[in-house]
Amino acid sequence: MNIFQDGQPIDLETVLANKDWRTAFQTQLEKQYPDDVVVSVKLNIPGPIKNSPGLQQLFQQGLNRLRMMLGRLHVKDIKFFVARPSGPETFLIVSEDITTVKRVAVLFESDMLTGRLFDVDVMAYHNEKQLSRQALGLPARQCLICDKDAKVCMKLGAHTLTEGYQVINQLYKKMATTPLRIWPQTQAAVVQYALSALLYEVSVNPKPGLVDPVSNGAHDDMTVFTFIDSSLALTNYFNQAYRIGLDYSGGELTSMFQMLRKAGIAAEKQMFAATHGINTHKGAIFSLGILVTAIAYISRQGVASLQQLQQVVQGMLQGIVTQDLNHSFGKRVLTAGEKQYQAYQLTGVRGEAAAGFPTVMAIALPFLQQASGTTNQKLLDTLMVIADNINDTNLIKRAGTIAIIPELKQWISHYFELGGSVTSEGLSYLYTLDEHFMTRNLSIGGAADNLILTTFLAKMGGIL
Ligand SMILES: CC(C)(COP(=O)(O)OP(=O)(O)OC[C@H]1O[C@@H](n2cnc3c(N)ncnc32)[C@H](O[C@H]2O[C@H](COP(=O)(O)OP(=O)(O)OP(=O)(O)O)[C@@H](O)[C@H]2O)[C@@H]1O)[C@@H](O)C(=O)NCCC(=O)NCCS
Ligand SMILES: Nc1ncnc2[nH]cnc12
Repeated sequence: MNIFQDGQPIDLETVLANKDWRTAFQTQLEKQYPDDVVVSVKLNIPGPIKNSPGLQQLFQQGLNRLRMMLGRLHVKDIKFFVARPSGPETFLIVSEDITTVKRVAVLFESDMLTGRLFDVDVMAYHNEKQLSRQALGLPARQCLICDKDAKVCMKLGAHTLTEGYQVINQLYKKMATTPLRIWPQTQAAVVQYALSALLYEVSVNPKPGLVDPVSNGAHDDMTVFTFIDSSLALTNYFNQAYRIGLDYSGGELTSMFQMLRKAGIAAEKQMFAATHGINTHKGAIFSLGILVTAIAYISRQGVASLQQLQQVVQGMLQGIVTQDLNHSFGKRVLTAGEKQYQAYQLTGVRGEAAAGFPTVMAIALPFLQQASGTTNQKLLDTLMVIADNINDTNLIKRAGTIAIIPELKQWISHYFELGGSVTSEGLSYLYTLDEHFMTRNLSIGGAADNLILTTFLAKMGGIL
């Protein structure tokens, strides 16, 4: 992977002219927003190539990470200049005191990866000078290659450009495998990410057997519009789910889940009202509601790892399999999940949740983080990876037998042998699979729900 590919070299004159432009633009922004902080974000790349498709992708990922770290700080305005020959640049206007913003800049620049590839300047109208690394309590910028003072290496011409490019490509590759972290966000942002996840999932196409804008799959009672109505009807529920997590003061996390469950049952009614009785998001109300509540709860302590988030989810769902499924033996009318527990001891979505959504955390998110292609292509491949790794009770119900699982795995392995969604063969195979699913009335609604969770966390982690 060479992120400098297709980049056009520029001369020193262009670099210097851009410096003048940036200074003038920053001054203009400081005057336009005298009571706010101006944050300038750009890449710190040696050599004549300052922009390329790969460098823009690197920049976007770093910018997303910085925006997640800014979290609850109010970003009033953003000015994007991603295609400038001198390199992608962005200016954020943050309505916060400069010291608080500085702290985030220090955190971002101290990070092993982003700190060496990015240059973040923090300034304000009432502060004459930009905050230097020294003023930020940071050591001098390290050389990309030998960890010494970068200015000294540049003066001595200590390294070749090829060495520099090799290190930057390695750092970029490493960025794609750094475990995602959950930075505290505002309630509005978290709810927005939850709704986006629902809408992204239904928009991805062509999904085998599932509803998307191109095909209703094996669901003759649903269309993409049913899912849009259903998603928006859940806005209130996700706000409630967030508040339950944020305000919870009890001890046992299972009680926090019981509070959510009451809201979830009401949300199912709102879903059915919006869809005229069709079950679009029953599983997602359960799974995504749990994640929103857990994130609100854990964000009270600041930034969290996926492992810490999983522990909260496990705490919330402790005992649900026994309570819900073991006790289902006395029930007259059983749901798909309950039937399959009794027949095959499959625990379905309850089992996934009680384990802290391991397929999402340990398989789908890392896969998505390093996937290539457009958002649609990345999410299609991620859906198929998920389908390959869960027991989808929705699929088993529709197939009428658990024997469908090994059959599905064969189809998925063939899909990836064809190269997945980024090849025309892989994509046309998906259309064939959709036809096949429709003929046999098959659907992977459980995999779709896990894709919703994956998309939501990818948004929260700034990787999508
Ligand atoms: C815990 C509940 C989800 C209980 O539901 P159930 O007892 O039915 O449990 P499951 O069958 O195990 O799962 C239900 C839905 O969860 C999704 N799912 C399935 N497997 C997995 C998995 N391994 N990981 C994650 N998620 C999974 C799936 O939901 C999606 O598919 C549904 C749409 O497909 P469709 O075939 O159209 O479904 P139907 O309309 O039922 O069939 P047709 O009539 O069309 O033929 C849709 O739900 C998607 O989300 C499974 O269907 C939870 O609902 C619960 O606790 N309910 C009790 C009331 C409550 O407490 N609610 C509030 C919870 S916060
Ligand atoms: N796109 C979709 N089609 C059918 N069932 C689903 N459950 C969740 N998303 C779905």
